[in-house]
Amino acid sequence: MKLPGNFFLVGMMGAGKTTVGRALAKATGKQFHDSDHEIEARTGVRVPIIFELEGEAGFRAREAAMIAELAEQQDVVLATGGGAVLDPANRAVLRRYGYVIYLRASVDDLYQRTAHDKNRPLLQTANPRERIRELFEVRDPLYRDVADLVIDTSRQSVQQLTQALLAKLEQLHANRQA
Ligand SMILES: Nc1ncnc2c1ncn2[C@@H]1O[C@H](COP(=O)(O)OP(=O)(O)O)[C@@H](O)[C@H]1O
Ligand SMILES: O=C(O)C1=C[C@@H](OP(=O)(O)O)[C@@H](O)[C@H](O)C1
Ligand SMILES: [Mg+2]
Repeated sequence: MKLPGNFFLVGMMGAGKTTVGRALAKATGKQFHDSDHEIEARTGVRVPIIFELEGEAGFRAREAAMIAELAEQQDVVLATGGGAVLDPANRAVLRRYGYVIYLRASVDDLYQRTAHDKNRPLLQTANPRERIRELFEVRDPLYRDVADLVIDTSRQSVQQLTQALLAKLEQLHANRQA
């Protein structure tokens, strides 16, 4: 079945939004976008440099503009950045233009998946695990609030998650039609 509409992925850093988003786009024949990658392509610099030069507020402004632009397109899968849901305007845009999928993961999994990555400025601290825990506490309710679907990513491969998501999205679509 051809699934119509846009799919937006939200969740913490390391939840798998970029990886699963790309696989889901391939499986559904939709175009894939990642708001971080698009910001990097347009500015010509990596996300940590934007944080350094413009602060988190500068990055958030770019992120909001990018999400507003990409979410309005048709038949896309969009992987957002982990902090996108902090802005109520982003949450409204995501809700309005597509199905929102929350990829959920435990703090331990998130830590393991991001531990060796220098490209996430918010985790370049003395205790990144504690930082993830704090961010999770604030953001988990926001992800839940905006999401049409919540899927637990622990002990599931990217391929398994993609298949599970396809089944859930077909069901969600069928229910909305009924
Ligand atoms: N379900 C999964 N199981 C194991 N590793 C995963 C899973 N999903 C993603 N990863 C790995 O975790 C890391 C972070 O994934 P990424 O897609 O960049 O997350 P996000 O975009 O949500 O921050 C990558 O190395 C990716 O290969
Ligand atoms: O959680 C966050 O605030 C951020 C997550 C990152 O994206 P990923 O969630 O894809 O790692 C990126 O947007 C930036 O480093 C800020
Ligand atoms: Mg990502």
